[in-house]
Amino acid sequence: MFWRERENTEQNSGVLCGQVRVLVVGDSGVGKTSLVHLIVKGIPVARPAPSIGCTVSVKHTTYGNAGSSSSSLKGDSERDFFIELWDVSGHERYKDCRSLFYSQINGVVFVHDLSQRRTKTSLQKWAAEIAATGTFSAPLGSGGPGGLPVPYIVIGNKADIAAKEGKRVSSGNLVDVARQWVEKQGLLPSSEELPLTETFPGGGGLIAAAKEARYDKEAVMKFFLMLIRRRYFSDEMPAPRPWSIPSAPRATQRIDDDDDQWSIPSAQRLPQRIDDNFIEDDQSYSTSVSSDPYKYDTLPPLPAQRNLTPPPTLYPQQPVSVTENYSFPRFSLSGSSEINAAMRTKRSDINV
Ligand SMILES: Nc1nc2c(ncn2[C@@H]2O[C@H](COP(=O)(O)OP(=O)(O)OP(=O)(O)O)[C@@H](O)[C@H]2O)c(=O)[nH]1
Repeated sequence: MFWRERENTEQNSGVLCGQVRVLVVGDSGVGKTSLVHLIVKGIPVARPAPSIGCTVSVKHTTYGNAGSSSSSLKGDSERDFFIELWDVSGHERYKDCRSLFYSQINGVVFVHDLSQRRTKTSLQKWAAEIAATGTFSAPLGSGGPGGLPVPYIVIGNKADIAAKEGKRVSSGNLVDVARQWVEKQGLLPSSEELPLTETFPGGGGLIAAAKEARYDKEAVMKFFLMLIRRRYFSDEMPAPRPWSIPSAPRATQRIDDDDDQWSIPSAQRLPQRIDDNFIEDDQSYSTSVSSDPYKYDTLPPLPAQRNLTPPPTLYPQQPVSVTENYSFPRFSLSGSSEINAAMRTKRSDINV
């Protein structure tokens, strides 16, 4: 209760800062750490060490307060926000305990490797695992893939390898990840002039594509700002749209033109927007989810999840409710023992 009151006070007085927590998940080696490094530091990392358990990085940004226009990022009223990026190791070794890190989540970045098809398919399991064992901040009224109740984006990585191997990648997405890879390699100077074509793996085709690309970090930032808006300025948000919305523009980072399953049907599209909508693609996702043993709320607690005390957090969080019957690492926003069911369905529970 203390933190709730404090946060409200801060918001009401229009001061200080806030924080959103974003999980970055996907199979081992897909490039999560590389991506996070690029987002936070703005420079490539040559040889990222495999993550151990989870690595938290923080990106600072600013955002206009509730009294300013919804998209205002500058001016007297801007406030500081910190985006926590929880880069969860995809290594099997940590499978049984990684749900320790699924706490108070505002959003999820799913990462897969375009050259390894199975890494995209397995995102379903990641989504279901997080939905079943995580706790959420500012949850949506209804769940996304696997029951995931917070906004998410999907990022396809290693387009350069996929292109070399002749794998089909949609042109728009290829452009984005091609550019991302160029940046990671340190080939993109601040002027944004692209380097010599021969330095880029795969030849001039990707260079040409990257030259015309939208800046993919822009899409990622839009996602983060949307999470901030949902958590701290929810009154500004348009009412969540039902799942049965028609098709909508894609996010630049979506890599979903392949004919596989990482998508949700039109009847289950995300209700929230990031200006241009972050929406899953046109193909069926739920068919495989419905037969998935990790289906939302059916996943039994793993041995390592029983009777655990909550993990430490970097920032003040809502008080944690741990009862004698505590068996899932889920935390209550309100301090009551009622957990996710209510939390996921009530906008009023948004912890702003
Ligand atoms: N060719 C290519 N290699 C990449 C790309 N992104 C990352 N890599 C390489 O892929 C390897 C794994 O990258 P990481 O960022 O450590 O992958 P991760 O998903 O964090 O892996 P875990 O920590 O095991 O979960 C590294 O050698 C990276 O340099 C990319 O876009 N293209």
